[in-house]
Amino acid sequence: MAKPNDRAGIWIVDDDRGVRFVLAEALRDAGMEVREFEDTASVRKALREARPALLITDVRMPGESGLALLEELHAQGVGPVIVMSAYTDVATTAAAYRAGAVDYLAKPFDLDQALASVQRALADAPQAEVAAAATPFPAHALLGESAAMREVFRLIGRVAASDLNALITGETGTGKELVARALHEESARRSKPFVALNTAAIPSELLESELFGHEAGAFTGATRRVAGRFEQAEGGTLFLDEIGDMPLILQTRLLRVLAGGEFYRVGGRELIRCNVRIVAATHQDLDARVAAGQFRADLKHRLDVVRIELPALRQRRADIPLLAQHFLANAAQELKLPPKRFSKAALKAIAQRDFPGNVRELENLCRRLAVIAAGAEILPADLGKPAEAQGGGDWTDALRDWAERALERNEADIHTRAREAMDRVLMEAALAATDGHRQHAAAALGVGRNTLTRKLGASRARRKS
Ligand SMILES: Nc1ncnc2c1ncn2[C@@H]1O[C@H](COP(=O)(O)OP(=O)(O)OP(=O)(O)O)[C@@H](O)[C@H]1O
Repeated sequence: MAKPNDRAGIWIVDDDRGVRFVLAEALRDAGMEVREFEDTASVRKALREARPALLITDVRMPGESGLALLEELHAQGVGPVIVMSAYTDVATTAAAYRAGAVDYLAKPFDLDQALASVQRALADAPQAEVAAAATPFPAHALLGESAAMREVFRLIGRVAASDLNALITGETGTGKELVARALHEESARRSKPFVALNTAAIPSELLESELFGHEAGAFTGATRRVAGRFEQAEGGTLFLDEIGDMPLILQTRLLRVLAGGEFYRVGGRELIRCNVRIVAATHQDLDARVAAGQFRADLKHRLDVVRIELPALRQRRADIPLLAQHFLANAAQELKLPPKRFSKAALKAIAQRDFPGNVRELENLCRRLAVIAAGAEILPADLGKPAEAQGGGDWTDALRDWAERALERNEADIHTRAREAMDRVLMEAALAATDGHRQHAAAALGVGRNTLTRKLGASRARRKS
């Protein structure tokens, strides 16, 4: 068993005697020398005479917080430090990493894993895996305990304060919007608005006025002046989702605003200065779109100053149990249903699934289970087949999600818009697959050529009107 190379050994700081004792015993059993402290004041005293090979500290303790101590030790080059806390929210975790922690142990932790983390920290190796903690979290907390997500938390902590534009990439449903929110919440702009806009969800001819607002009379139906998202986000953060789908003409307009920091409302003459941090997101390969001439390279450079890549959920399975339990508990609470829990086997089975729709798909599954599972304990049999095995189930999940959101917001023409979107997606996919050959595309879809032409025409006309 590896021994710390420093005679002063490992220092544990926690006001909870039980935690100190259990952890210290486990480390001593592993042949390590351990000293225990119940507050940071006694650590400071001891620091006058010795230095730890590794310090493990709690965050919230009576008196000074563990993070304050951590920052100071980090500044003095004392380390490494592992932080342990029952608070695994992004704010605390990001703060810990920002202050220089090498790892973060979510309480209650598994002793073997704590030990592994200690050994890794001593060997100066990458992140350790941490046990699942089924603590309650706020509904919109960004959760994760996989090494990949902790890296994301650390990045958020590091770049939030920088005020640089950021680009978040990742498959659909991986949590890009939540990361954008966390960046905002962790930044100096947190008291100002966070405004989100999904550029793909808005017809291109409306996007300009959506972004920059318009004056009364700017176009038919514009009866009064309306502020755009840039104005709404003044001083804060503007989240532009699906930036890869932004039409080229608007990319040019956006680039000008980002370069000059000012814009005109549609139909307006007054130059408006803006101070907005842009966080953009895309599920597409933006470099490929630049190469294909569909995305402006100069705009990409402006947005892609800091990049946060969110791995697909199947690439960070360690997060699945924590997320599943969180979503199940939240759904029960929200829908006022009796609480349910996963059996060990069910949790294991879920963690093995692929989730093409990522966290959103897992969330939907948990909501369904909260409603339909018969007993208080969810068993593997309750899970049903994975969406991908049902053939096409994953896009109906996405559709359901979209419909739920549209209904929640009381949006108009939901059915028409969904049908149009479906027609458009099918037609575009078929045309792309047949190099734009309408007859072949129609045949591939199993519709007549006239139907295809009519739908294409109708869809274009509606998008223009
Ligand atoms: N790490 C996470 N912790 C808790 N909830 C999460 C996490 N990641 C995603 N979610 C939840 O999953 C759902 C999808 O997340 P979000 O909308 O942020 O994804 P997205 O990547 O922006 O998706 P899209 O590309 O489709 O816009 C949301 O309900 C969000 O609250």
